[in-house]
Amino acid sequence: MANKTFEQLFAELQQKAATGDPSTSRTAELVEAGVHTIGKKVVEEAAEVWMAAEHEGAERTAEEISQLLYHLQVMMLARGISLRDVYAHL
Ligand SMILES: N=c1c2ncn([C@@H]3O[C@H](COP(=O)(O)OP(=O)(O)OP(=O)(O)O)[C@@H](O)[C@H]3O)c2ncn1[C@@H]1O[C@H](COP(=O)(O)O)[C@@H](O)[C@H]1O
Repeated sequence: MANKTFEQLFAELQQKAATGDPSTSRTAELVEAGVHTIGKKVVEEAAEVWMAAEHEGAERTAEEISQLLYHLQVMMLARGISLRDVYAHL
């Protein structure tokens, strides 16, 4: 299990988006594919969070939430949005 914080993951993904190889990095592949592709993954993962929360256990739900957070960070990178930009609205 990876065990990293939201901020640590974002720092890692920034590197992957900037210098990663799309053939080996999912992040680089998604950023190269663009906002439309990433948006579809965000919606898919959000639906999986909903379904897991209604019909599955807390562990499965947490896993789906982690995948949604990952794809939201990838969307931020594709649009040039920083953590500070998002935190400004919290
Ligand atoms: N945390 C994640 C993470 N969460 C989810 N995913 C991706 O999201 C997918 C989960 O969505 P699905 O279950 O829908 O998978 P899928 O059906 O195979 O996806 P599709 O290709 O069909 O769209 C996983 O298979 C991963 O590809 C992630 N990919 C990477 N990370 C972390 O991001 C970092 C950088 O990863 P790379 O960019 O791949 O080096 C590493 O620390 C990774 O652990």
